[in-house]
Amino acid sequence: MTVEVFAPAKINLTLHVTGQRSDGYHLLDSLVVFADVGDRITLTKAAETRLEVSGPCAAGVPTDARNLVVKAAQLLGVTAHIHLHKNLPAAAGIGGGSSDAAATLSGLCQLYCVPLPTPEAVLSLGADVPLCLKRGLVRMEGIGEQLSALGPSPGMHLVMVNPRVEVPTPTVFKALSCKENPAMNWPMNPTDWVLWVAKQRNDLEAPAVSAEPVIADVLAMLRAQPGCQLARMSGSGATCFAIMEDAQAQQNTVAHIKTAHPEWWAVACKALTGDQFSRETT
Ligand SMILES: C[C@@](CO)(OP(=O)(O)O)[C@H](O)COP(=O)(O)OP(=O)(O)OC[C@H]1O[C@@H](n2ccc(N)nc2=O)[C@H](O)[C@@H]1O
Ligand SMILES: Nc1ncnc2c1ncn2[C@@H]1O[C@H](COP(=O)(O)OP(=O)(O)O)[C@@H](O)[C@H]1O
Repeated sequence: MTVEVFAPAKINLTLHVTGQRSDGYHLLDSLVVFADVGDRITLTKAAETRLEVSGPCAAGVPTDARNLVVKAAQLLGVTAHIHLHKNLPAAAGIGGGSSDAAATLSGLCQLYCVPLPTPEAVLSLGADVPLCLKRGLVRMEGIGEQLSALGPSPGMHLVMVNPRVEVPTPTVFKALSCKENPAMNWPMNPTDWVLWVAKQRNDLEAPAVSAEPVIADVLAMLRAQPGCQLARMSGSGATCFAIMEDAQAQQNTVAHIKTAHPEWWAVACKALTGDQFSRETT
């Protein structure tokens, strides 16, 4: 039997860093949605775990036990042939590895008819992995383990752009000068939520831009596009997203960026609203 799972990009619409624990992990307050673009994972029962990685963003992704999909299988104590098709750039602030791990956990639980590991065990794979088991609009607090489902995500015309520089998450957190910043300003305004999101922040944007100044170029280019309502970096970068007024502005922006910077990764996408997770194929 084979199970196919989709591992969507996660987008931190906001990312406030509100403190730091004694173990070094930072306390976050973040509003997250998932995109309809992502990696695809095929899982087949096997006596030993074997991983194959393909796809446009496969270069440099570990194919051994360092890969989070292998760690997910080890955590469950099962073995499988895993085919990972990488559409998302790695170390990009859109949770590629974390989303792959979450999708693999979900798919293997289905394949082997076993329950998900405890929340603590899931968190041991990475602070973002519990989040990536969710769908819809989610508020994330703590280091990533406190999750509040806020319902289906609002419809939005999104663009994601990555200038193809890898930004390691620890480097960006280390470069953050102020660790205690205000939390998000609740409640969210449901009637003008884009304006509300625009008034919040990503506290990791400034340290990421210092490490990789090209991120500022991405943001400037997105903000200059007709119909751009908001542009911000996701996670620890370098991927930036824009919320566009309509589908035409979204398509024009992607076309413009691909022409101006064919070396960048630029995609049009929308936020996933449903909770469709996996598909059994045989
Ligand atoms: C920043 C965020 C925001 O959603 O996204 P990405 O930029 O990675 O996509 C996440 O918190 C990333 O989660 P994840 O990438 O799973 O983190 P982990 O593997 O657990 O930790 C990697 C490193 O990031 C730092 N880290 C991570 C999470 C957190 N709340 N505080 C931290 O200080 C620590 O230096 C840690 O050693
Ligand atoms: N399935 C995976 N996909 C991408 N990177 C992975 C994966 N498993 C482990 N990694 C490692 O994790 C690092 C962070 O990747 P990723 O999770 O995509 O970034 P981010 O934490 O910025 O969201 C990569 O540099 C890579 O070495």
